[in-house]
Amino acid sequence: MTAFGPPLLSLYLARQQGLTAEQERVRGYADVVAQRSDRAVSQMQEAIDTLIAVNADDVCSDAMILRMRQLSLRGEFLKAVGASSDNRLLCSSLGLHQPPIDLGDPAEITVQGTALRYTAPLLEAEGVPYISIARNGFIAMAHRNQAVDMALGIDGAILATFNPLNGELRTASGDVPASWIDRIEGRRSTEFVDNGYVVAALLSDQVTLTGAIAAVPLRYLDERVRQINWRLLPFSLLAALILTLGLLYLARQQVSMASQIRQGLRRNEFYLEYQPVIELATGRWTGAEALLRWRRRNGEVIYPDVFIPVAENSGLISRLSEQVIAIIEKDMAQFLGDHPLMMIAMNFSASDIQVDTTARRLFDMIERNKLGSGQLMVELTERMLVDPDKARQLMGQLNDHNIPVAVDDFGTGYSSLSYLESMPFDCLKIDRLFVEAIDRQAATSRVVLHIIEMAAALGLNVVAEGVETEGQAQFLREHGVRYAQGWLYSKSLRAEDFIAGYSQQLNYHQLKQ
Ligand SMILES: Nc1nc2c(ncn2[C@@H]2O[C@@H]3COP(=O)(O)O[C@H]4[C@@H](O)[C@H](n5cnc6c(=O)[nH]c(N)nc65)O[C@@H]4COP(=O)(O)O[C@H]3[C@H]2O)c(=O)[nH]1
Repeated sequence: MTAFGPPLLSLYLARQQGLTAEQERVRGYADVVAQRSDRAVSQMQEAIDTLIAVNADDVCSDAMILRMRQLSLRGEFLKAVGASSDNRLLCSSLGLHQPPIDLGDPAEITVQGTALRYTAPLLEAEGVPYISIARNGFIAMAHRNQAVDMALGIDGAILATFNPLNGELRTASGDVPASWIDRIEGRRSTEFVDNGYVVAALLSDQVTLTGAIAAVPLRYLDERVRQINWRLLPFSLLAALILTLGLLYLARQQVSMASQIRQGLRRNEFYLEYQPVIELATGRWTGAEALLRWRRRNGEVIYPDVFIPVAENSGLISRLSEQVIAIIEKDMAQFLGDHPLMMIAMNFSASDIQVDTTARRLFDMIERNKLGSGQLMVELTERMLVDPDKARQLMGQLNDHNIPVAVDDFGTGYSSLSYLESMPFDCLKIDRLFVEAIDRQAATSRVVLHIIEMAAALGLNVVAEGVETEGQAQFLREHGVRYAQGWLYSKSLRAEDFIAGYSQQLNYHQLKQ
C-alpha cells in the first residue's frame, strides 16, 4: 500500500506544477492584452495632442486632413484621426465628411474631459465599430478588437478587456462570464480555474485603467499534466522501489531480531536487573521491580523498549516471561525466603493476559519456594486492559494466589476512574512523565494530584516511578504517596548488587534507631 505513495504524490505534484505553469502562461496572455490596449490608447492620445498643438483655425483644412493621414499611418493601432464637434465627426484622415458622421453620445467621460466611445462608427459601409477617444475637438479611433485580436494558436482561448471602474466588458473574443471580472475584487491580478477554463484577470498599471482577461480551456492543462507526469514517473517509481526495499529491510530486521531473541533464549543471554522500591517516609527498601536486559555475545546490552515489542509481535513474549520467572527464582528465591516483607514486581505483557501459562508458571514457582503472600507482584499497563473480561479473569486468579496486581504507567493510557474501579487492582504506579512534571510547575503537575486522589479514593497503594530529585520526593511525600522508585535512590542493579545494597541500607537504618 505504502508503495503507492510516491506515484500518487507525483500525480498530485504534476497536477500542481501543471496548474502553476498553465496559470503563468494564461497570465502572460492577459499581460499582452493589457499592454496592447495601453499602446492603442497612448497612440490615440499622442495623435490628439499633435493635432491640438497645430492650433489650426480651420480644423478640417486640406493641410489638417493631410496631417491626420500622416498621423493615422504612424501608429500600428490607429485607424483614423479626425476633428469632431457636438458628437459628430466633421472630417478625418479619410477626408471631409459631408454630411458629418453622427458619433452618438460617449460611453464615458473621464475627469480630464476625454470622451470614450466603444462602438463609434467610422464609415457605415464598413459596419465595424471602433473605439474612440475625443478631446479638445479632436478624435482618434482604433479597431475595437485590436487589443484582443491575436493569433494564439489555442483553440477556444478567450481574450478580453474590461473597464475596472464599472466592471463592464469592453472587448472580448468569446463569452466572458461577469463573475470572471468580479474575481479581481480590488487585486491587481488573479488566476483561477472556472467553468472549464484556466483564467487570468489583471489590471494594467500603465497609461490607462484597463482590465484584461485571458482564458484557456482546461484540456490544455490536462495535456501539460500528462507531460509532467511522464517526466516525474521514473523518479516516483524509483522512490516507490526505495520505500518498498526499506520496508522489506525493516521487516527482515524484525524477523532477524526475532530469530536472535530465540537464539538469546537458548543461550541464556537474558538477565534481570532490580530497581529498588523505597518507602518515601523512611527511605527503607521495601522491594524491587525486575527489569529485563539482554546482553548479546558481542557484549552489547539491549533494552526492553527495543526487544519486547518484537517479542510480542513474533509470539516469543510468553517464552521471555517464563524466563523472567525462572531468573527471579534463581536470583531471589533465597533472598525472599530470608526477608518475608520484601516484594519483587514483574511485568506481564498483553499476551500473558490472553493465555494463563505465565500465571501458572508463577504460581508453581511461588509454591515451590514457599514464598509468602504478596512477595511477588504483577504489573499490567493500562493498554493491556483492552480485553477487560480476560484481564479481570487473570486478576481473579492472581488474587486467589495472593499475588497483588499493579496498574503500571498509569495516566498514559485511556483508563477512566470507573474503568479502574471495576478492576481489582492493589497498587497504582504513577508514570515517570507525571513525576517529571512536578518540578516544572507545568499543567501536567496538577494531573499527578488527581491521580493520587483517585488512588486514595480506591484504597490503592501508590508507587511513584522515575523520581530523580529531592523536590519531587518532597512533593510526593507531602501528598501522601508512600512508595517510590527512581534514580534519586538507585538505578536498577544486578541481583548480587541489589542484595548487597539491601543489607547496607538495612544496617544504616538499624544504626539510626
Ligand atoms: N529516566 C528515568 N528512567 C527511570 C528511572 N527509574 C526507572 N527508570 C526506567 O523506567 C522504566 C520503568 O519500567 P516500566 O515503566 O515498567 O517500563 C518497562 C516495562 O514496561 C518494560 N519491561 C521491562 N522489563 C520487562 C519484562 O520483564 N517483561 C515485560 N513484559 N516488559 C518489561 O520495558 C519498560 C522499560 O524498561 P527499562 O528500559 O528498564 O526502563 C525502566 C527503568 O529503567 C528514573 O529515575 N529516570
